Amino acid sequence: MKIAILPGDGIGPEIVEQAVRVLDVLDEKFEMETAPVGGAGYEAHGHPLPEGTLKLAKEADAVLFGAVGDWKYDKLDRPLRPEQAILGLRKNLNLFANLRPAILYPELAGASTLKPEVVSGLDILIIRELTGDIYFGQPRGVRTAPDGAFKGEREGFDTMRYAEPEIRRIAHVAFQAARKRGKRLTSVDKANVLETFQFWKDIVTDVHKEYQDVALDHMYVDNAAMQLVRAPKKFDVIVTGNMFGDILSDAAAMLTGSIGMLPSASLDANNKGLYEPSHGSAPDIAGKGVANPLATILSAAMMLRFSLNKAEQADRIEAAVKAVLAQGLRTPDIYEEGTTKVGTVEMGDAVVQALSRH
Ligand SMILES: NC(=O)c1ccc[n+]([C@@H]2O[C@H](COP(=O)([O-])OP(=O)(O)OC[C@H]3O[C@@H](n4cnc5c(N)ncnc54)[C@H](O)[C@@H]3O)[C@@H](O)[C@H]2O)c1
Ligand SMILES: CC(C)[C@H](C(=O)O)[C@@H](O)C(=O)O
Ligand SMILES: [Mg+2]
Repeated sequence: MKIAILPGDGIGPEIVEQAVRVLDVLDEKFEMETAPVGGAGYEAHGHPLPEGTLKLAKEADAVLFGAVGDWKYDKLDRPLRPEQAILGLRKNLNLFANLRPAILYPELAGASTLKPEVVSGLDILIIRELTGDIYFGQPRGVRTAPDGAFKGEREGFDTMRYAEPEIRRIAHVAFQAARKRGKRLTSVDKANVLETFQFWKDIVTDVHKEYQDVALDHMYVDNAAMQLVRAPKKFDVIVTGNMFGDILSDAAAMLTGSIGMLPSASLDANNKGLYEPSHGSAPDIAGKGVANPLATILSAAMMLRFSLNKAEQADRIEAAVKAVLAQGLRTPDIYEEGTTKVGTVEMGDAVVQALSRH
């Protein structure tokens, strides 16, 4: 089985290195090939998603991705910016279903900025549509306003759109995931204002007819953001569009103690996937050896479960992460008094050692 390793920028290489070490000790015969992506792709080949990198991602059985982006590339033309690499991979590989599980490990109850009783026992799954919405809608750009109150002035514009099959396929993924868990699905929209999301709500309601064993409710995105910090445990599975999912999943990350704890899987219709932490390249801490590698290590576990058919190995990695947290080891983002502060590599070491015991 072949895994494409795309470390990217900032903390990407530091955290991916630890996840690769974890995969290496599993005693499986994975073929791993590394390629540059994001700013690193731009530096090496003049493009954030070099042809060779895309080819490797396409032919591999799964992709392990770090993060892309750095402020120094923010002035480049948009097609050359590092973020286009991850957007291009999602689109080219048809990775329309993004699963972001927000789980609070009991040991981290005190690391969250929310009260322990609000978050303890948290286990929710955010399913974000990943290849449509305002992220990819055309037309977009900056132009002279053709009409309206600001006619003749410069304006920026994007297009929000969702086709019926796009909504149907992500709804099916969400209902099926809910069926395997608590059988409750919340569809998050902005149907009170946006045509696109009234349409979304109508289609999700229609798909629900095939999943009568799952309880469906609808919630506006502003309320969902509030409920996520007020009573997050009331959710089971959330399904939403690309942009709302981006925002809500970062909010949900803090329920788990840190964004450094939130893994993700981006899947196509056949469970081929790209696996990455939900966070970015964290340029503010890059190169300091303090980034939390656990979201990436847990993403590697999701890769084993969803794309490589190695559920037992995934369980082993998750058990090893739990063991390391129980030992009291913490990177600075999840550190609290009474625990032991470690860096990225020591955290990787600890997971590798725990694996040999599990
Ligand atoms: N999928 C991706 O590759 C991805 C995702 C999000 C942001 N980005 C890019 O990353 C760059 C930085 O964006 P940002 O600062 O808004 O978001 P970010 O997620 O990179 O960082 C936000 C904050 O969280 C902290 N953080 C993130 N990951 C951490 C980890 N593993 N351990 C400890 N702390 C961690 C950072 O230090 C920072 O303070 C931008 O160029 C952005 O476009 C890329
Ligand atoms: C880097 C950016 C394009 C990306 C997104 O907006 O999808 C990131 O924020 C994420 O959550 O994966
Ligand atoms: Mg994001």
